[in-house]
Amino acid sequence: MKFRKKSKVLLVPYPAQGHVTPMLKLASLLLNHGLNPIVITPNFIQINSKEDGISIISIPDGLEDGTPRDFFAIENAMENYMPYHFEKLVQEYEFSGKEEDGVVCVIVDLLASWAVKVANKLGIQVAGFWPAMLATYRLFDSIPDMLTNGIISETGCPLHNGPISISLGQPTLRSDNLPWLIGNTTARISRFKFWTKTMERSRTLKWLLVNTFPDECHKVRNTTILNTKIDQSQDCPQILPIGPLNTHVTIKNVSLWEEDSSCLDWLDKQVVNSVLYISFGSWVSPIGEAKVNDLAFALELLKRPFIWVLGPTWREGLPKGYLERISKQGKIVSWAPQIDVLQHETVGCYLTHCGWNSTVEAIQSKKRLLCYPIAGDQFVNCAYIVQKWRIGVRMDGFGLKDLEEGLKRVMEDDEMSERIGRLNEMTMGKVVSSRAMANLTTFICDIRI
Ligand SMILES: O=c1ccn([C@@H]2O[C@H](COP(=O)(O)OP(=O)(O)O[C@H]3O[C@H](CO)[C@@H](O)[C@H](O)[C@H]3O)[C@@H](O)[C@H]2O)c(=O)[nH]1
Repeated sequence: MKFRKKSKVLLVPYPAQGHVTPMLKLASLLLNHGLNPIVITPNFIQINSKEDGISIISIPDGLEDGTPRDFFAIENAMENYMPYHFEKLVQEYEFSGKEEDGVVCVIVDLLASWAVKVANKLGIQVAGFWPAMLATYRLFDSIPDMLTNGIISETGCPLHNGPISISLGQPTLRSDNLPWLIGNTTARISRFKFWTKTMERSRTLKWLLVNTFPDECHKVRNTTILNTKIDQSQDCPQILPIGPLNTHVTIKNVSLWEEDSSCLDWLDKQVVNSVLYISFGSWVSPIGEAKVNDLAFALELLKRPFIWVLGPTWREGLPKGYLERISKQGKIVSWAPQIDVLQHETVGCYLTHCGWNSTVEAIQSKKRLLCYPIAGDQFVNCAYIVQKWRIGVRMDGFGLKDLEEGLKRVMEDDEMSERIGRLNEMTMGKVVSSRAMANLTTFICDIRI
């Protein structure tokens, strides 16, 4: 069989921590397979990782200093500024004169689907990358059926109050927890349009690499969503589960922020299983100051040791004298070495926003979860954690009672640690991991032929 000599693979992540981390891990695996990975980011983010063999190139994003980097500003940068610069970069590689400098494939995070258009225009093979659960992808993919069957309106607004079944025999979602329902009405409509466009682009792809374990993906034909028959006979894109990537590869310094490793010394001085770790990933802002304050008071009254990841601006809004009062009981840090924290024996429970990377890291570290999903796919992940895997409970508020009851339910459920152990094996054990890596090898062979 004749292989293409071209060796460059351009990887385009969405510029957020939960997207960049798995993309860098994928880059590292491609490098191990003899490819030459180059990660493309907008100028406004800085990745500190210096892994030998992985290049990180930033391109202009048109975002001016001091302007907010919210979802819509980033979408504007991705749709209107980055394509031109990306196209120029690809052409430089393609016309360098050496075949091995050519681009064999572009791998695009679906949230950055603008790059699919560019790759198609230049006639370069393109694969999608989905950094989250396949269940969430399937939910977005069922938008046309939800429209046809009157489950949502033309603008994505739920037309039913009842629970929505993600697919047959799978957990249910509250209709107001659909992943595009974030912010005010205008923002919700714009996000719904974003997803409609993203899924249209996704359906043109030949492959979709998913950062999930193989058995999450068995295909259910005639899936029922609120009695809706979905036609899943189309096989585009071909879905290849290749994760969870953090169990296949470790790379250093993938954080967009500096980690405060003093938490590890602090944890060494605590009692086994006693500490509550709290982090909402890069998503603190939608919780709002009032909830941050509720949680601060509740933690103090709870008198249990805790580590809380809270950025400096949010810390300023804490009650006066709070940091001094809790200094013996807890530790507040701007950014933690999360995997090391979760793996520490003194951490007994993790209060999380249910981001997919955090969920996977908790399963990897066999920690029980208190769930407070905030937006997007976090509701889907939470539904799996609470309803299907039963390794955590969902909290509806941050009062002392909420925390006490939640902790009681997770810490006193003796069978929970057995379930976590089983889930760990099912998602990351040797057999399933080798299937995931075989999927990656299949993909690499496909693109090189
Ligand atoms: O103090 C901290 C806090 C977090 N992390 C890391 O940051 C990542 C956070 O990822 P994730 O849990 O997925 O959260 P987000 O950054 O919020 O990720 C976004 O992207 C994910 C993948 O698409 C989605 O599942 C989330 O809902 C979405 O918010 C994880 O690897 C954590 O280990 C740290 O290293 N230190």
